Formats: sequence, structure tokens, C-alpha cells
Amino acid sequence: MSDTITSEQFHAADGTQDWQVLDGVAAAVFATGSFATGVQLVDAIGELAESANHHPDVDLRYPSVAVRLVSHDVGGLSDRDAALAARISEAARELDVPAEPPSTD
Ligand SMILES: C[C@H](O)[C@H](O)[C@H]1CNC2=NC(N)=NC(=O)C2=N1
Repeated sequence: MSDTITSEQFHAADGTQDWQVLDGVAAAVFATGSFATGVQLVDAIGELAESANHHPDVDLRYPSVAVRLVSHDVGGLSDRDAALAARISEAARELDVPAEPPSTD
């Protein structure tokens, strides 16, 4: 079974506004403002990832957390990435953590 989606389908999914897609990977950066808040966000991401059995790459730094999502089994984006992206953004909102605007590099 393949649930691959295009970048356009990813962006059309509810709750994915914080995310950019580059080279088949969805990425977002959350401006946590402190390491401790970053740890809280990573903790929430860990719970969401385990319950979805879908696991992002997470880069915890001061003062931001970068998250990347891809479905290894399909070699690109799937519905699972869009769904988890929306849940991660929701967790960030609950912690009052904004997403950084997309980079223009
Ligand atoms: C067997 C299990 O469902 C797979 O290994 C899952 C686990 N977590 C995963 N996480 C991610 N990001 N991509 C996957 O394809 C993936 N596969």
C-alpha cells in the first residue's frame, strides 16, 4: 500500500501552514525562545510520534526546534507526514511557540 502525496497535497492538508517542502521532505522550525521550552516541545513530539508510529527528525537547539518529516517506506511524503505535521504544530501552539517564517535561502 502506498499513501504517497505530492507537495501540493501536503500543503492543501489542514494544519500544515507552518511547514515547507523541499526535496520531498517537510520541514518546520519552531521558535521556542528557550532550551527548556524546546525540551517540552520535543517531549510532546515524542509522544505524538510514538502514538502515530511515525518518527520525525528533531533538532533541539537554543532557541529553536527544527523538525523534518518524511516517510522512509515510500521515499517521500505520505498522509502520515501531513497528519503528524498538523499535530506537531498544534502541540507548539499549545505551548505558545510560534513557527518561524519560511527561509528565503
Ligand atoms: C514498522 C514501522 O511502521 C515503520 O518502521 C515506521 C516507523 N516510523 C517511521 N517513521 C518515519 N518517519 N517514516 C517511516 O517510514 C516510518 N516507518
